[in-house]
Parts: sequence; C-alpha cells; structure tokens
Amino acid sequence: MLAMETSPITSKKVLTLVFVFGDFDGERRVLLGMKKRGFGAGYWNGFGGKVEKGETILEGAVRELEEEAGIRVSHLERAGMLWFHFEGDPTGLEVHVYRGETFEGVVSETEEMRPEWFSLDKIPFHIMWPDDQIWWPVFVGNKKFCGRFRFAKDQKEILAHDVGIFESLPCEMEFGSGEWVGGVLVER
Ligand SMILES: COc1nc(N)nc2c1ncn2[C@H]1C[C@H](O)[C@@H](COP(=O)(O)OP(=O)(O)OP(=O)(O)O)O1
Repeated sequence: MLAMETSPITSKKVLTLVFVFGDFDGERRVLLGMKKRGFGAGYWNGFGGKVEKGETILEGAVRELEEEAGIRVSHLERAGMLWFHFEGDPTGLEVHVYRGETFEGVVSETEEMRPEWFSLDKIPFHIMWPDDQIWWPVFVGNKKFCGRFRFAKDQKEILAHDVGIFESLPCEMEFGSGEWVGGVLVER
C-alpha cells in the first residue's frame, strides 16, 4: 500500500487540463502554454483551471481552453484523472485531463498563457510540473490513466506517486486510500 496521505485532506478543488494535438507536415505536435501568473507560473502546461459552479467538468475544460488559448474545440476526449496533494495543504486537487484534436479560432497569447506548439520528441519536461514526465508516456500512448501524487511543501519534490492504466474513466479513488476503486485497473 502506498502512503499517499500524511497530512489530512479536508476539501478538494476540481480542475481541468486540456492538451490539443496537431499534425504539422507529418510531425505530431502538442500545444502547451507558458503559465504567466498564478499557480504553476513559469511552467509549460496544458490549458485549464477551476470548474465553475453550474458547469460540467467538460464545459469547464472547453471554457478554460478558450479563455487561455483563444481556441474552441468541438470535441474533447477524456484521457485521465490526476490527484495532487501538497504536504500541509488540506485542499487536494482533482484534475481532469482531456485531449483535443480539431479546433476553431486562432491560437493566441492571453493574459494567463503564452501558447506554443511542441514536437512530441521535444517536450520541455525540465520546465513543467515534475509529475508530468511520469504520466505523459501513458497519456501520449492513448491509454486512459489515473494518478496520485503527494508533493512536499516546496511543491517540487514528489514524495509518493501511483499511476495506473484504466479501461474506463472515471476511476473513483480516495486521496488517502491505498487501493483504487472502480474502473478496471490494467497496469500499475
Ligand atoms: C501539481 O501538478 C500539476 N501538474 C500539472 N501538469 N498540472 C497541474 C498540476 N497542478 C495543477 N495543475 C493544472 C490544473 C489546471 O489546469 C491548472 C491550474 O489552474 P488555476 O489554478 O490557474 O485555475 P484558474 O481557474 O485558471 O485560476 P485563476 O483563479 O487564476 O483564474 O494547473
């Protein structure tokens, strides 16, 4: 059993994270954004944020992508779920990860993000959240995944983590539990 919880989690925030992929003369690329302010500033990441009252998680994902990158997707595929816990912070993060392919509009820099297309063999993991390189290979392999990460207070060191491949989402899981509940765990 993985010791995922050493300081208690009493609430959670639900967030979205969207990665848009595209083909450029046969080269597969992904759109990342340099976060310019707030949580995760200075990191490249997908686009997303908090789900607002009255909207579904998918609606939140579509809205955040438009707000942060100026583009509108007609279809987003559910790709994974990530749980994050920072030592000493009672609020855990439940992040719903989506992938998109076709979009309308022009990719544009916004107040929050500076978007840029990256070739899949040049992902800047050294300037991304440290968890990304752990779940990314499963994600780009088109497998559905769930992962839990317990970070130190410095928000840099990963103290424990657990990533599984699932046949379906959502994978119901509690932050502190050692066992996955729901979904069908294929690999761990
Ligand atoms: C801790 O590890 C994380 N890794 C990755 N890859 N992404 C993460 C991690 N923790 C959070 N995120 C994602 C989830 C969201 O997409 C953003 C955070 O969103 P934010 O807090 O900026 O939400 P907004 O609603 O946009 O915030 P404002 O209040 O600034 O509008 O990072």
